[in-house]
Amino acid sequence: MIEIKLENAAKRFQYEWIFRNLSLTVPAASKLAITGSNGSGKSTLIKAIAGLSPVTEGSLSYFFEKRKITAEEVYNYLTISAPYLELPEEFSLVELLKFHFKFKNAISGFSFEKMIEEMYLIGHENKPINQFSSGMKQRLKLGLCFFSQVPLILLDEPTSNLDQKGVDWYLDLIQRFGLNRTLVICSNDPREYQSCENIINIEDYKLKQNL
Ligand SMILES: Nc1ncnc2c1ncn2[C@@H]1O[C@H](COP(=O)(O)OP(=O)(O)OP(=O)(O)O)[C@@H](O)[C@H]1O
Repeated sequence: MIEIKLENAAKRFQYEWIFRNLSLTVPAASKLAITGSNGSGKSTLIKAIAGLSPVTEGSLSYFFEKRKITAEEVYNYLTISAPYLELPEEFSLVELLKFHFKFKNAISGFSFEKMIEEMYLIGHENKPINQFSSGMKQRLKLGLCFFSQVPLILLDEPTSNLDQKGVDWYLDLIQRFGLNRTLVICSNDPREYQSCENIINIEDYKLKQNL
């Protein structure tokens, strides 16, 4: 299980501070929602947590089973789904599953057939991803996250492009596969983060910047 600790973390792009003085502990196996209006910095924060973009000031630490791990190695412990992270579209579904699960273990009892059934993508096994609908791609992104055996799952706008059936499916994934894992969810839609016990608004970490 993984715990995340931010201490006085801040991020700046050129002259613009996106957030500042952000101190926060995300306990192991807890669920955190990052909320805030469009352009407020939710994705910037989750990218920092993913190790994709370092904080400008302060620190961001990770503890796996109480052992400190570095931002450079954290990708081994996480999966992320986000609108700005594209799937390799030239792969077929089966090719993508084979590729992804070269790097991550599947959760216990999950064959590719079982994953495809769970994502309700039966019949699309050999179709290139670039011929998938946006909802199919979103289910695939979420499936790759939840069916990987990782202690940290990062989700940015998890129900974008999903219809009501897809939203219900996502909520079911959280119930069934979100246990004993740390989840961080960026969202403006309360349905997406109804399971989160901790909620922050990134806008609360802006005002202090010019004081
Ligand atoms: N690489 C970058 N270089 C410069 N500015 C950036 C960069 N990435 C993001 N920003 C700026 O940071 C601010 C926050 O953007 P971010 O994408 O984190 O917001 P968000 O809360 O996720 O928005 P949305 O809800 O619209 O997805 C915006 O002003 C954006 O222009």
